[in-house]
Order: sequence, then C-alpha cells, then structure tokens
Amino acid sequence: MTDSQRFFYTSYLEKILVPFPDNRSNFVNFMILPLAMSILITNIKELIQVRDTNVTIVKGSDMKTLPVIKNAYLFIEHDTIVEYGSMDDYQDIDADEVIDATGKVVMPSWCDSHTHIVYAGNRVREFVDRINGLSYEEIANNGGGILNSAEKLQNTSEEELYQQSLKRLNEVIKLGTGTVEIKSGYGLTVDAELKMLRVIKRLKRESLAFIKPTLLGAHAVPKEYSNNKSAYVDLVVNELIPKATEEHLAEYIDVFCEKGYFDLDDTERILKAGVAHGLRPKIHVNQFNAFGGVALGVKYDALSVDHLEEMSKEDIEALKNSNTMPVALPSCSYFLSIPYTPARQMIDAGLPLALATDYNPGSTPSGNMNFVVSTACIKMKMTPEEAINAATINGAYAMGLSNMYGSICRGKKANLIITKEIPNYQFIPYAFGENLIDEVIINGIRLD
Ligand SMILES: N=CN[C@@H](CCC(=O)O)C(=O)O
Ligand SMILES: [Zn+2]
Repeated sequence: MTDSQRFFYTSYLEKILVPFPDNRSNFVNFMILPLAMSILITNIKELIQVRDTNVTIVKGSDMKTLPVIKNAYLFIEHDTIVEYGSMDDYQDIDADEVIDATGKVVMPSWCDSHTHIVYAGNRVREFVDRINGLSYEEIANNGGGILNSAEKLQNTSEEELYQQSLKRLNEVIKLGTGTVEIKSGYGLTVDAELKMLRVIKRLKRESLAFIKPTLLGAHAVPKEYSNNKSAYVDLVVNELIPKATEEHLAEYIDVFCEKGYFDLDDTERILKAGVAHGLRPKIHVNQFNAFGGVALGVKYDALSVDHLEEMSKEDIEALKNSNTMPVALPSCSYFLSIPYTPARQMIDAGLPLALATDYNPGSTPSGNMNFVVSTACIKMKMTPEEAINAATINGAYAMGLSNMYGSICRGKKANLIITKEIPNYQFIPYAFGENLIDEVIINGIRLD
C-alpha cells in the first residue's frame, strides 16, 4: 500500500465487516462498511454559510450575505449534517465523538468546479522560460504548452498517472476541498483521453472527495492534425465522445474555445455531439479573447462557462436570465499575469459567480482554494462573503452538486473545514498564504 492510499484507508476511523452470501458460489463474502459515527462539534466561534432552506445558487447582491451563527454547535450522523444551532439553545446530544471548536470557524468544504488534476510530470521549464520573457502563447507555438503535457501523458502508464494524480488530490483535500471536477484533455488521442478518464473514474471510486468527470478532448489540436483541425474535431465527435459515454466515463463536455485552439464552429459541433450523448457543456471561454463563446455556451445550456478573463457587455447580457454559472479562475490570472475576471462588474450586474482553481501543470500549478479565495478578494475586489459564497455553494452549483454540498444545511453531506483559532471568518482571505485549517471532515469522516 502506498502512503497516499494509506492516507485514505486509515481515515476510515472504524470499519465493520458485514458478511453477505455470494449467490454465485458457496462462499460468504465480506463487505467493508465504515461504522456509522456521530460527531458533535461544540463552542464553534462562527458557523458560516448556514442555510436553513436548501439554497442552490447565490446571485448578484445576495452574494454579499453569508449567514453566520456565532457560538454554535453542529451535529453529524454518519455522513450527514443532522442538526446545528446556537449554543444557547443546545440540549444534550449523545455523540461518539465531541470536538471542542472554541475560537474556531466551521464552514462547508471548498467546492472546486474546474481542475485538470490528472496530468503527468510538470512544466517547470516553461515557468522559467516565461520568467525569461517568453509568453504563454509563444511557448505553445514552440511545441510547449498543452501539447507538451499530452506527450508526457501519452508516455505514462495508467497506474503511474493514477498515483501522481492521487497525490495531488490528497493534498487538495487536506487544504479543505471536498468536491472536485476533473477534466481530461492532456491525452489528445482516443486511447490517451480514455486512459485519463479511467484514472478520473478510479479516483472517484477510491477517494473520499466527490468527483465529477469532464471530457475535454478538444483542449488543443494535436501535432498530427495541425493542418487538418476539422479531422481532429471529427475524431472527437465520431469516436471519442461515443466511446467515453459508452463506458460512462464523463458527465460533462468541455472545449477550449479560443483563438488558435477551437473556434465557434468547432465548439458548436462538439457541444452538439456531447449533448446528443447526454453530456452537459462546461466550457473554457474568453481566456484571451472574447468572440461569442459565452453566448454559445448559454445557447447550449452550459452548466458553466469558465475563465472569463476577457468579458464584453454582450457576454454579461448573455449570462443574465440563464442557468449558466460563470466561473473565475484567479490563480490562473495570477500565475500567467493576465487580467482577472471582472467580478465586480458581473456581480453588480446581478450575475452569480463561482471560483475554482484550474489546477493544471501549465497555467495554474496549484489546487489551493484558500489562495483562490484570498486572491479573489485582493485582486478582484470581491468581499470575503462573496468569495466564500463563490467557492462553496456556487462552486457546488457549477458541478451540479449544490443540493448535496456547499452549505451547512440539515440533510446535506458533512463536508467541513474546522479552522485553527482565528478572530473571524474574514481572516481566512486576509491571512493569504497561511494554512489556517486545523481539521477537515469529509463525508462525516475526520481526516488525520
Ligand atoms: N486554457 C486551457 N487549459 C488550461 C491550461 C492548459 C495548460 O496550459 O496546460 C487552463 O484552463 O488554463
Ligand atoms: Zn482549465
């Protein structure tokens, strides 16, 4: 057993072996079930993002409100939030474990709705090249960028890819992330894309984090197709999407809709094919250029449109009265020194906004949602309340999970962050770069 596997297996505090007859043989098999535990958290300085009704999205000026109970308690049974309230109203609850959270903030885990956590190796050389003056675009044009990661991934075994990715996933869980979307997109051949998606499926099965898989076959045009992009789009539409959906490997369809990658026509062909196979769009748009990708996403009822560093008035209008969540990726802007998504303009226009990491080897080699939330406050002028709403309930919405995750609500999953002793929740974005997390509870299980 590797260290990272041990991290998960030892996280199940207690387990019971349940015998059940195997109809196909005379043997009795055993199912391992985590023992139903109950956890009571008392004396919580601030219990934040408390929603008595099951709110699933927060928009516009409502994002300024972050409901808080001061001096609170919270009771979890098995993997579910069962009760909470003020310590003034607390009546004895018998729990298997009690956590005294004096001086600490308790909140729902981060919901990271945009990552590329499954990749091979790193692109640290390109990082140094950029410091020395090359642009992201120049590096990509010289065979670096996504194509560089694709070559590395194609030459990495599925097992090795799984181990590298699991390590990153474990790290982000320790940083307070409980739900994660993960994209393919560094395969760029049918086999390598399916390999990535199988790794995502195994992570979903073996990790405590709740994972949503996205097919991003159209992330870049592979070298072999550089003079025949439409043949690659044909491959994605006619082979990759059908195969991935036949194996139930993806829920969402993504395209990098950008100059030099996939234009509006390519994107529309791929979205149409994805939708026909039951995949909902969640797309990369407006990272460097705004040319109608947002409206196209809305037309296909995308669950989210992500990046949005460049936003036109038309883009903002297109998002109004839609079901599409705009998603900002401030760590990418930070790392590449490109503009930040104009959050103020968007929220002030009444839109919702989600925040995610974009964890990937090229534009954002970090999966730290705490840094994302700080950066959104510092650079995008989001208030702590807006940023926390964007990184919890709205992030959950952008993964189709906000009826189960993203807020403290009776009946929702017990995915929680317990901070160290801090003055108040605003301290979380304020103390940027500091790890303020004392403990993480995921699906009702305390991680060591
Ligand atoms: N922009 C497209 N895809 C990734 C970066 C890919 C890479 O550079 O490897 C992103 O979301 O930033
Ligand atoms: Zn991305």
